[in-house]
Amino acid sequence: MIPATNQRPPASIIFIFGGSGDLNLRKLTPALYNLFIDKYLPEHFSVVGIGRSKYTDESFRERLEEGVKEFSRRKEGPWDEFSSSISYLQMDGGDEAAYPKISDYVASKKEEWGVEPNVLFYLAVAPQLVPGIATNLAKLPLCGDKSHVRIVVEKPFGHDLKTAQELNALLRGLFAEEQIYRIDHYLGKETVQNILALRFANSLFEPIWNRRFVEHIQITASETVGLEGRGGYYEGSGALRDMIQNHLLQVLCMVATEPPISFEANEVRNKKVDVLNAIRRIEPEKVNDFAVRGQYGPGKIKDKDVPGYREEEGVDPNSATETFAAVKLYVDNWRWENVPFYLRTGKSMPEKATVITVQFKPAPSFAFPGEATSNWQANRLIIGIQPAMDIRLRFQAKRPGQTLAIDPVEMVFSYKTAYDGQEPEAYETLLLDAMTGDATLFMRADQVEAAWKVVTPILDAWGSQAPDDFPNYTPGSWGPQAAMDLIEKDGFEWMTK
Ligand SMILES: NC(=O)C1=CN([C@@H]2O[C@H](COP(=O)(O)OP(=O)(O)OC[C@H]3O[C@@H](n4cnc5c(N)ncnc54)[C@H](OP(=O)(O)O)[C@@H]3O)[C@@H](O)[C@H]2O)C=CC1
Ligand SMILES: O=C1O[C@H](COP(=O)(O)O)[C@@H](O)[C@H](O)[C@H]1O
Repeated sequence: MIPATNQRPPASIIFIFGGSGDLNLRKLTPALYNLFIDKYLPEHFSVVGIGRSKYTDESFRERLEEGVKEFSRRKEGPWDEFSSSISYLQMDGGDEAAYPKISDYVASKKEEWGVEPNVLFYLAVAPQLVPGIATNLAKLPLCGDKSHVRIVVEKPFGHDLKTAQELNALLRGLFAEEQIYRIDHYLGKETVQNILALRFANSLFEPIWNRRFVEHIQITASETVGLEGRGGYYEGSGALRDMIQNHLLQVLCMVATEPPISFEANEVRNKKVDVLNAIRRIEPEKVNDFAVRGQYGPGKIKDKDVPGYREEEGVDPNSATETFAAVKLYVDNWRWENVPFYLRTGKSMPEKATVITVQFKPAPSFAFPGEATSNWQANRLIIGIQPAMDIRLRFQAKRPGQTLAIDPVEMVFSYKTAYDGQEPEAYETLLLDAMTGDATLFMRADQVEAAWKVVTPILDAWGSQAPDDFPNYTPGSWGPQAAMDLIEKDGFEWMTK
């Protein structure tokens, strides 16, 4: 988390494996650029993009400048000054013999700067390249320096529990746990971090944040986009792995965690892993009662033709990969016993919205008529994660007039009106944390594995039984009917508002 004072990390070198790739273009370089503008980067810093493609330092910077112009939250600014610290190293991550170039570079910077720099290796490459690159890096003597060298590993972290365990075992054999930064970009979002502030910096909500007052909780992450050219990756993943196993379970942890006694990384992560471990295991024969999958067919969103998932590039024409998933979970602990948590995510949906809804129980109906105290649109805290960044408290009020009528009304906190609308992007926060050595917002090995355990029964059931109704939702809809049934049979309905 960005420190309260504008404290800069120490001298740093960031090696980005996958420097020529999409993630660096869209997210990492724009994030570093904004950190530079906001004066969060240290006096001595250097960014080295690594890849097999041929670039000179100059042509690499030009390519990244195009990315900044297209994707950065700030397009104008001191690009030349910033980019003079960027260079390119052409090498194959599988070529062990090339790695001394990295050590030589670090040694040269140490000499030039006169200080021992922190070194961050950011692995923005396909997951199958991670073991080889990590193994080659670990052979460099400099990587034994736990206090200065860290490695950032992108998602997906494993394909299932077994492969995640294998990757953890490999990485932990090569690096100390405190050197490994497993990224989940949702944890870097301002609005996600703010969940802890909302809950624990106020005395208002915490007393009612439990099974006695909360009826149920929903977490929706809907996207209007389809695959955006990522068919090759997504086809082997699906919505459950792509969004629920990581991002939405992490958000659930933020909503459900017990108060940490400090914001020290391991304390926060201990509390969050407790939540994951408390999630009730879904029995294999009951998966259909707790989980729904969907896949979009062809259709239109806002008059624009949308090809069906199976028509996208890199997708099997008979694909069983889900582009929508909804699950119902219970957190079996003292605070949350029998409070259902409904999570859903999907591509090609009507709106881009990541929203948490905490629905409180209705008021008893002694004084007002039952319909006024029912929960229709009230007793609700709505936490907008994106694109609306706001918190809305919905409650009942008396409509002015001589008749007794009750309406749901809202109190709103909006980032846009309360602040300057210049919130940092998730990758800004996460890169700065990794440079500073603050792992609070990164996943520890046990968290990743605990999250895989939650989804394993669903993955097993879906993997062993091909869906017979795919495609089962049209673009621009809220997913298959079964997703509505999942929640409506409990007497509730999905909400994003
Ligand atoms: N793109 C995004 O928005 C997001 C991506 N991610 C994750 O980030 C990672 C990278 O994704 P993305 O940038 O989209 O992928 P790309 O396919 O765009 O980039 C892959 C990068 O890997 C490099 N590369 C491939 N093989 C080698 C090799 N043998 N040695 C060195 N470099 C190599 C490529 O460079 P070259 O061909 O020059 O060698 C290229 O720079 C993935 O794990 C993805 O899941 C996560 C969240 C969002
Ligand atoms: O990790 C991923 O997240 C994006 C959605 O991220 P957001 O910050 O825009 O909500 C998703 O599109 C992608 O499929 C997934 O891999």
